[in-house]
Amino acid sequence: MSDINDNNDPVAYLGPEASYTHQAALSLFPTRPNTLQPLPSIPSLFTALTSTHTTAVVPLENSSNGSVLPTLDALAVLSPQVTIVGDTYLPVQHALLARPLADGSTPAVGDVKRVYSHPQAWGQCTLFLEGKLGHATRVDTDSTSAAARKVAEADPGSGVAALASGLAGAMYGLVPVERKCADRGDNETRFLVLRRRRRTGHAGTTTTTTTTTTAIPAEGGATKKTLLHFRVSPHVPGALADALAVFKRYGLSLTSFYTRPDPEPPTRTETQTEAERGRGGWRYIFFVEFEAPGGVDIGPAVEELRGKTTGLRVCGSWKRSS
Ligand SMILES: O=C(O)C(=O)Cc1ccccc1
Repeated sequence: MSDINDNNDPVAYLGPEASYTHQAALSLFPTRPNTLQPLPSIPSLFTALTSTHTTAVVPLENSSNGSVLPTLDALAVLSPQVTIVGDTYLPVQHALLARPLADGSTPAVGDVKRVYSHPQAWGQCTLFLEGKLGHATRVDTDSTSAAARKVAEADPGSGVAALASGLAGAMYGLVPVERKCADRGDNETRFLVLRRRRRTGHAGTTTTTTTTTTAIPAEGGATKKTLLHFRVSPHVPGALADALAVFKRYGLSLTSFYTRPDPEPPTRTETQTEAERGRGGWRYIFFVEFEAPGGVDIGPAVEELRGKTTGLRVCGSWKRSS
């Protein structure tokens, strides 16, 4: 991981301590746990990347519950300022955690009235939540460890619990009411390492290094992953299909495709009536991830793709970790 670990700047992660993101950050930066700094939410990590921090670790997607939407939505807007330099996968097994009762015993599942967790965890524990916690109110928190910390602040016997890791339970003095709450035993989450893009230019004219053409070094060896996003005109039949055909033509393996509502308003050149706006006339932004063998220059494929879109940005290109 020398390409992501090339300086000693603090690394921000979604905290507080003992979040899954913290565990991912520890596996990515094992030699310098003291430089890891918790921040309270995914948006705050992106804000930090544009101001106080050069490096951050964020969750991107989960094997059973899909994309972490705040991460994609931030990348849609901030890709000119931040770039992906690495990724990692972490097995995720949620436990239901509560404070021990006054006599030291563990509360029963049936006594839990309110459960805290990150929204991603709800979607990873559907069977457990429906089967055993249907009676409980769910309350969203900014991370799973924030949920554990909240429960630690509540009175014992107050009927509150958190869905979080066993590690978070140990850190915040909680006991497992139930140990394995995820729908799947092979549940895992993927995290990105993000870095602020270097600035170029002179005083007063400083810009981030985003170019209209793509200069991605074609290093030999390890397979490279690339994540980019683009927009196409909704009025041109086949525009999206033509864009995706570029990958096939260049022999590049598409590994994922995500669609999000476009955060930017339509450009003036786009013909869009008021009626369209109110009836599903919004726009989409398409995220595509693909792999290329080491040594292959993806620049020509990206430039051809750019020509078939109304705007494209490369979010990052990095060596595959596994
Ligand atoms: O890092 C955490 O603890 C989070 O809350 C994000 C998350 C939520 C569920 C699974 C993996 C990461």
